[in-house]
Amino acid sequence: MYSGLHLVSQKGLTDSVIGGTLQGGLPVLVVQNRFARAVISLFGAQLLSFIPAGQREWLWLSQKAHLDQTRPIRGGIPICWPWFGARPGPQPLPSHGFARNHLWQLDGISEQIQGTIVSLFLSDDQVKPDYWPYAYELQLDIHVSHQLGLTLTCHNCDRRPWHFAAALHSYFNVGQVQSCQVHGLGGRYRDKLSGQSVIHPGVLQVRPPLDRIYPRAEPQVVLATPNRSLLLDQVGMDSVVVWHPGRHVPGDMEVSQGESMLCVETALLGDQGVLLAPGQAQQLAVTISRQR
Ligand SMILES: O=P(O)(O)OC[C@H]1O[C@H](O)[C@H](O)[C@@H](O)[C@@H]1O
Repeated sequence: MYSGLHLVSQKGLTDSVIGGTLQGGLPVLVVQNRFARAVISLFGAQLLSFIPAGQREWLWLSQKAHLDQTRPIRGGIPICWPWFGARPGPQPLPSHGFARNHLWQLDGISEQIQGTIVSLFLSDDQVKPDYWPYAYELQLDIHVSHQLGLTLTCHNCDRRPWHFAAALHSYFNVGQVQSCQVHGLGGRYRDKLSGQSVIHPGVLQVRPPLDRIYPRAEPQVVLATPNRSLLLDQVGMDSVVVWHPGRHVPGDMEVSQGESMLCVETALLGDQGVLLAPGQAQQLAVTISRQR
């Protein structure tokens, strides 16, 4: 586990969940059950670490990640909502929306035979930016078991319909990015680097830099590295995004550490977002399991 994730204060919440803070004050939940150990930041409802019993870390977290609640955390599984990427408009708006930049509330912990479910909650009662004048509720359920499950539920609590996009922006710890393959992406992608639509059937052999949206990806995608294969079993998505910045990394990433990272993101993007009617809810989910 990344060394920055040690608790400086802690309190037991249930048999398998401890609440505490990291150095710098980031509030986290540590789940330790017989299946796995997970660290969840309340800032962004962001899973930072997932280590199944007897295995190595599945997720990648930047050693330069900002863990002081001033900026999004580079690594783990950020929640992108209510838009993905940049949002054009008269004022600069946060990349990937505002859900990953705010403190969520703990809604509940459920201890089950098959693991622990931690539920986190964000709504317009807590966070209502002037650029998002709608009533909403978000719930993220994180299931810590021999596999990892994340379900994001978006509710429209407003009287007006609104459009949104969402992504579970997973950063995987892959050993060596050049040796990764991704299966199940479908034969076409939109290349965000060139702006072109490209037809490329077959398995993706990762060669950074790349920033691609695969709108015909299958619900089941496999990320294969020499040491393991992870199956991403997705529900409610319409795209998979694959991203690695190559050597031109953002300021909160090291080039050398970045060589062991690949983002494979479960996304619901629609054409210009997805319309959600008043009173309606929509879910986006991924279950990640090890195949070999
Ligand atoms: O730097 P961030 O705002 O976290 O975005 C990191 C990356 O996220 C996604 O993968 C997008 O497709 C990329 O275009 C973007 O660069």
